[in-house]
Amino acid sequence: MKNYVIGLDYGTDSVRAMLIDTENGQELASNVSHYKRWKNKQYCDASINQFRQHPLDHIEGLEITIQTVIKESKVDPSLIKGICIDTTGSSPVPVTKDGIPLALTKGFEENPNAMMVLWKDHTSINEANEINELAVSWGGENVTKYVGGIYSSEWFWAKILHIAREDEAVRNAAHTWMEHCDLMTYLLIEDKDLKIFKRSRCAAGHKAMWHEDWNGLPPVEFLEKLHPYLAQLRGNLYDETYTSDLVAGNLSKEWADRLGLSTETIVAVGTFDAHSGAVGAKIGENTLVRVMGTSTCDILVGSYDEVGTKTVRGICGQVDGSVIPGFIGLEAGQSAFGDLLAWYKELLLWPTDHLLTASTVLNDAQKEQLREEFSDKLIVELTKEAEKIPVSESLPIALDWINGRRTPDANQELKSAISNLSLGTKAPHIFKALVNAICFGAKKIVDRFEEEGVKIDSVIGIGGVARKSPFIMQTLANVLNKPIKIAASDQTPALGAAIYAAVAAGIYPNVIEASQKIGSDFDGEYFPQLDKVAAYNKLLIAYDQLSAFADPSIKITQNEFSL
Ligand SMILES: Nc1ncnc2c1ncn2[C@@H]1O[C@H](COP(=O)(O)OP(=O)(O)O)[C@@H](O)[C@H]1O
Ligand SMILES: O=C(CO)[C@@H](O)[C@@H](O)COP(=O)(O)O
Repeated sequence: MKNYVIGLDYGTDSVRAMLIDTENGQELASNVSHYKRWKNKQYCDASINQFRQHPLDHIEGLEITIQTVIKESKVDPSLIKGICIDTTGSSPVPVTKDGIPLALTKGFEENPNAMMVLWKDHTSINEANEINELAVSWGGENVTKYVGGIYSSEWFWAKILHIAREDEAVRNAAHTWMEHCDLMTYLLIEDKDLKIFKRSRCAAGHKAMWHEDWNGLPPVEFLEKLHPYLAQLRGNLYDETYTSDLVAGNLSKEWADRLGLSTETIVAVGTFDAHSGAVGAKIGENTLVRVMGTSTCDILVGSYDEVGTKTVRGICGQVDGSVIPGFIGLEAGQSAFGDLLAWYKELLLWPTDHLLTASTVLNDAQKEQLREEFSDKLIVELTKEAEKIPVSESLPIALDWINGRRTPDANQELKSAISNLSLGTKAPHIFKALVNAICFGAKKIVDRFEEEGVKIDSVIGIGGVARKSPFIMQTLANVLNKPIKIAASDQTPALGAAIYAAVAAGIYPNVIEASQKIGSDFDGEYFPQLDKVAAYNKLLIAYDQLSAFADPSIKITQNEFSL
């Protein structure tokens, strides 16, 4: 008998549902919904790096995308056996005792502090610094040791500490906090007991410093020193965590009716987009899966023998079962990848946009049409020109830290920089320098894993940039000096979530088997071009010099300075 499952993937700007046939992984329908309020930039203030999302954007998106894929696939809803949800992270949401997002309760409807704090919100840099100082001075074990030794402002405790200090009303009303992937899973299931609800191992281990060595979340004595609210909150969080091959619960009657499904449908434990993306791309031991979109996440799995309790410096965590149960999942990443190019695009479009608005020659419809055309074509045109520019030392040099540095060695205070500009520098030269910068940032991550003894045998690219830009992928293969295979699916995170759902529903015995059988195939491979590798190496030295200038903690060798 046929069985189907749904993977629901919450990205930065939109949510997509994918319905697949569990026998062969065939995608029968998929649907995307953009967050309305987010699109209008509501509740955000980029000048202070505040990025919040309203829970209604997420709930509306869930309903419409799932209803649409069920309708379009034309499958019998009673054969849809499972759903799994992946989201961005760390994207925590304050909730009431009943697990209702605070922004859906009276008095908090328009308060950004009562909403989801998106992964790229960097308002809590000071709090992250405080956590890092305390971790090495409080007298107990360094609780950052399994998250690379540095806690980031992108993560759970720093964000909550910031809001607890800034907003007394939210602090008093927030009984507990949930990662976005947990909240959406909890919303769907029947059993609404927060005390026993199965929270995501992936989210807890990578972002909330949950580890078996200290029996779960950081000790209450540690949290107390940061803020009494955090110590109290710990009691309202969780002790155990669960991997996404397990069932969180059955679909509630309310949601089964709303979606047109049965209460027999199970909902698997939630996870993060990058980790499910890796499963959707058939990750195996010592394979680096790079999820390349707005930001990057670099995911690896290692055996207990290889990684064990050895700590890997400067990454975003090593967590037992965060990708494949029975293996250690390792995560690193760049806070901006496509976002660096998106920033440059916006910068270049500003004058046109501004002048078009003021223009009296064109009507509003014509202006809108032009805006859209410029916006759609700019990166494509810059790419065509940048490809023609030789890789030489006369190119500008840029840093990829436009949104701080996630890894190696998180420092969200760092800024980007561009050097080596001249009167001959044109827009495509800077574009090429930015592409080089994101690839050099990637190289630093690969180097760090290898220096720390984690082997990388192969590299797989997934995500929007991997699919859309052969230019960037070729540059990356040259900079890494490694071949890169590209997953054929445009939606590997949703596919990975569907794979977890199939295992949790009992259709496959484990994640490895399911991923190998129904994960994405590959439809491209980029190989290093030997004649260009040496030229990129020289530019990498210039990148190192500029990095050391912008971040004095980086030490480079005398040889590099003298080049
Ligand atoms: N042709 C292109 N070349 C390079 N980058 C691109 C191209 N088209 C889009 N991008 C970048 O892709 C990023 C979005 O990636 P995507 O994977 O679709 O989203 P997300 O990371 O939010 O899931 C944006 O930052 C954008 O700048
Ligand atoms: O950091 C993580 C996961 O740990 C991601 O959710 C975050 O980078 C967002 O990813 P996207 O850029 O939306 O693909």
